[in-house]
Formats: sequence, C-alpha cells, structure tokens
Amino acid sequence: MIEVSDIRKKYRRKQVLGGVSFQAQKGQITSLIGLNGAGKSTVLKAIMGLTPIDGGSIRIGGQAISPAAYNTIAFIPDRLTMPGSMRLRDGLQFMADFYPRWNPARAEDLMSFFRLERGEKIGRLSKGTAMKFNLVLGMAQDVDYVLMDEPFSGIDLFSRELIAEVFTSQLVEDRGVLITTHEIGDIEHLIDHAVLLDQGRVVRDFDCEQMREEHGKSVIDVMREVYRG
Ligand SMILES: Nc1ncnc2c1ncn2[C@@H]1O[C@H](COP(=O)(O)OP(=O)(O)OP(=O)(O)O)[C@@H](O)[C@H]1O
Repeated sequence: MIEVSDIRKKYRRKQVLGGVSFQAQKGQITSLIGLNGAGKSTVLKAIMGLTPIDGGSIRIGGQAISPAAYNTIAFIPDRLTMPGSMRLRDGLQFMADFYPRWNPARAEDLMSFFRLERGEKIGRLSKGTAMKFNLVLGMAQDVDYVLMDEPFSGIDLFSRELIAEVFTSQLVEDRGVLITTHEIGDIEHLIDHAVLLDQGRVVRDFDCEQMREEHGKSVIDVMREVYRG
C-alpha cells in the first residue's frame, strides 16, 4: 500500500498541499482527480521524492520512503523524458541497462499491444504515440506500484481507448496503479478508488463500486457535486 499522511507543501508563500492523506492499495486502480492546479502532480512528485515536502509522511509497502522502497515503484511522467535523437530500440536498451527491474518480455508484449515500431525516432513520435512508449517504459518494470501523471492528456480518442484497454489487460497484473487525471471519462469504468483533490486538500475519498451501489452515483456525479457545488 502507498500511504500518504497529512503531507503539506508550499511553493514560496503559496500553500499547494494543505495536509493531504489517502491510500492506494496494491491490486487496485486509484485515481487522484482534480481540476488544473489542484495539486495532483505535486502529490506524485512528493511520493517519488522529486520535490521536498514541508510536513507529513509517505510510506510504501509499510516502509518510509528510501532507495529500496523506490525499487518497488515506477513513475510515468506526463511526457517522455528521453532524448529525441534516440530510437525506440535505444530507449528499450537504456532501460534494460539501467533499470534492474526491467522485464524485456513484458516490454515486448507492450510494444506489440501498442503497435510501436522500434526503428522510430523518439523526437518524431506524435503526442499519443510518445505517451504509449512512455507507458511501455513504466509498465515493463517489475514493480508493485505504477504512478502515472495524466496519461490521457491531449491524446486522440482511439489512442485513449487503447491506453485504457491496457488497464484491463493482464499487463497490469495485480499491481497498484495511481493515476492523476482531470479527464475521468476514459477511465471511469476502470478505477476502483477515487480521491478528489481541490486546492491542495482531499475533498472526497471513496470506493467507486460502493458509491454506485449505495448511492447510485458515478465518479462524474460526485465530481459535479464537488466542483460545481
Ligand atoms: N515549481 C513550482 N513553483 C511554483 N509553483 C508551482 C510549482 N509547481 C506547481 N506549482 C503550483 O502548485 C499548484 C499545484 O500544481 P500541480 O501541478 O500539482 O497541479 P495539478 O493538479 O497537477 O494541475 P494540472 O492538472 O494543471 O497538471 C499550482 O497552483 C501550481 O501553479
């Protein structure tokens, strides 16, 4: 489980996280939802140790964050960070050389699933294709948790559908997935748990099936209540 407890963060004088707490379980897809600027990316960066926090704690699999704990997580940022001059095959080789948890067989499966060409240059990929390759780089690691920052942003309908399909495939296995998004439509049917953020605070945190069964509400219904008042 990833346990985020009362984390706080200021950028200069601006409080961007005002005591955020939630949990993301292994074997579940948790979505961190919020409008632009709500603090979603900051939470992911805090979990990954990419930005310091001013208070609170983060535990992964019961341990405080440490280099060992990071071996159990893959982070998929909102854009590809590899140099544009590299070809996809070089990117895969880079991962094999530097990431001890890289699983080449799973990488092959994902490359076929997304119909990606190894000879293509990273710099020439369309936005959607770049995101698919980005997903390959994250999901082909043998880790317990995968964190994804806005994997659907700015991507055409059919690419979004294909990316959503990967979540229902065996490629996710029993990992814990934490996805940030402000466009819930594509993944509403896939997510198990929703955490709604507003101005750096958790305003709702619920099990999606339970919400449907007990209150007859979809995630979008709850979002309307929260964000439109
Ligand atoms: N490096 C930074 N320096 C100063 N302020 C920042 C920095 N990064 C983020 N912020 C501010 O922190 C707040 C939260 O930003 P964050 O990127 O976490 O939001 P988000 O929910 O991911 O938004 P979006 O959906 O637009 O990506 C915003 O007001 C943003 O302007």
